[in-house]
Amino acid sequence: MSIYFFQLMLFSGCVQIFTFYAYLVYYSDVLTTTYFQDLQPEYDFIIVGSGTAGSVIAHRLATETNYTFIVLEAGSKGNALLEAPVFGPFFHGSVFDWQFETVPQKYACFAMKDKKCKLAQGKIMGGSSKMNNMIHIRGNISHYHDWFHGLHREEYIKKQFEFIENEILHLSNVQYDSELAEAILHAAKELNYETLDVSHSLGFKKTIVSQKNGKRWCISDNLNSQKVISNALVENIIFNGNTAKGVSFSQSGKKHKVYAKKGVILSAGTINSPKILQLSGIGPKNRLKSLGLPVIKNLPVGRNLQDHIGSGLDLVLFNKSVSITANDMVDLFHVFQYFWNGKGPWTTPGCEAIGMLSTKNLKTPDIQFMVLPVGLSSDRGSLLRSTVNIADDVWDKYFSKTFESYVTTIFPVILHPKSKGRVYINSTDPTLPPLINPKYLSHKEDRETLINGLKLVRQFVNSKAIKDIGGYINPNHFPGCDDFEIFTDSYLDCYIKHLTLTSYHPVGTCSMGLPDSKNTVVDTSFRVLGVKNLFVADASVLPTLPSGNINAAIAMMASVFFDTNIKPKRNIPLCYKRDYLNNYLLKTCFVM
Ligand SMILES: Cc1cc2nc3c(=O)[nH]c(=O)nc-3n(C[C@H](O)[C@H](O)[C@H](O)COP(=O)(O)OP(=O)(O)OC[C@H]3O[C@@H](n4cnc5c(N)ncnc54)[C@H](O)[C@@H]3O)c2cc1C
Repeated sequence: MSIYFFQLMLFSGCVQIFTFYAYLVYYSDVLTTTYFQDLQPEYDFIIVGSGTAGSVIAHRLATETNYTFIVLEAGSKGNALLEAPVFGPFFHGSVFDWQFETVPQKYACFAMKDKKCKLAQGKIMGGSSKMNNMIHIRGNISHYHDWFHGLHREEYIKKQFEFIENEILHLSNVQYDSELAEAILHAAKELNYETLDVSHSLGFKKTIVSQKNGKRWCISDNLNSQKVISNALVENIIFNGNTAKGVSFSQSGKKHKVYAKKGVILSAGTINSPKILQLSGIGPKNRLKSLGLPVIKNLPVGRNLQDHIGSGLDLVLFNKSVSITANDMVDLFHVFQYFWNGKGPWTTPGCEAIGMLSTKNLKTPDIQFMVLPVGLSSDRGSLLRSTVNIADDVWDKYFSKTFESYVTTIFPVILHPKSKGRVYINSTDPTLPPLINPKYLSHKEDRETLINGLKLVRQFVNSKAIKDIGGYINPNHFPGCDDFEIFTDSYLDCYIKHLTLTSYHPVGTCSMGLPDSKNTVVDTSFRVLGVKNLFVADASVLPTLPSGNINAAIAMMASVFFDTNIKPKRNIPLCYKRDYLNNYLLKTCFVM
């Protein structure tokens, strides 16, 4: 029996144990919520979704106002063990994932079963932040200024980030040193890249992560869990005329209604917020009518779907171990190290360094590199293969051929894609997922950018710093691209259409904008056009993608939402939560 088969058995065992434990946590929460919970018939505000955005709003409501509110969350509550960063990938396909997938793609995802890419999104208290890679990046602030069409100045947006970073999140460096990350930074220097600074122009740096003592830290960790009703699937919004009055939701097979005096805030994410709006009669009128739904407001809900797309899994091989490997995860010493002092491989965010690059020699980036210590084949097929939906023959002909090397990934991502897709309901059954057609790589310019991004990867691999530690490009032809000479433009065009990978950053389906623009669903105050007391504040309102991972930008937007609609009197709280002297001695905090 080969060592690889033994490893497959070992890793598969770990996946099974996690799955069993996840079910245990999930069902104990379902039992608790069925019999013990305190739900009032009416609140000032109802927040739908406890992810990044919903948690910022709930936290600020709780700490800065006397308003009553409730958060309705379709997923269950998690627990501390699930917070170990190493378990992030285990969430994919589990009971804590919505398990979305795209419709078959015309220009992308050819290496996946039925040409469908998976699009994991968190279904748990904390939403996608409970399964994300914890990478914290502000992105380029001038873009955010444009989203508000001049309503907020850059200085104000910068202050929002400072508030989130200092008061709501815990940020830290990655908790272990890897030879790979160091070598990438040396390679970057060799190729004349600067260290990436806060302005996020071009450059490289080690990853900053949202962790506290090596444990995952999410904004929802600030919340009083009593304020979150879990396992509550919001089905639609209750209207009186064109005023939102509350929501209907189902929980453990029972239907409930709950009302909001001041507003319903949708923070259900890029796929579910448009779904709830459409089920409630807000969306493209022809689609709603074809499903027999009454039209409350004809709006382009579901359009403008964008995502950060990349490629290059398992493209960079080494002839020795240069970072953590899947074996490190099952080493008992590392388990002990994590629980003892929050250090070591169990703290891995899965991305050790990031870089911002321009394929057009400009000063602003169009490609982000994420440097991953592993590849798809690192776990021998026990988990990652199915989370990406890789077709069996592709696994056999490509990924399983690299077991003898140490596999890593320099993942180039298109920062500002031109390809735009849609999210539409296809049924009035709220338990069914909507159709997701992101039209990945349908715009020629995106394909060119990604091809050039892969050429930059090769440039890095050919640097002295990477060569010195035994790095080389995977020499195997990708299945389906055998007719092309390796690394030519036509080969790379074929390669990216096959191995298309999301960074799980969908945005844009309830886009913010000026009222007469063709994609606008909410105005620059987050109000759904043409209806009262209904707001959307989450990733779906982002009209374009930021230059970097999106969690920080979403938190910033949610904080701006709060300032604009709930606490318009002042922009940033005068008294911060961790301003202990002021809070406990002087008590000068203003409370609404
Ligand atoms: C695998 C993965 C890795 C990522 N890595 C990073 C990273 O390293 N850095 C980064 O910056 N970003 C990352 N992201 C992206 C980032 O985490 C998300 O974009 C962000 O969390 C989205 O916030 P949100 O509030 O819009 O939605 P979510 O956080 O997804 O929250 C939506 C919430 O609403 C709930 N909900 C949905 N429908 C209903 C309903 N009908 N009724 C009640 N509740 C409902 C959901 O269960 C969920 O809890 C990653 C995302 C994923 C999935």
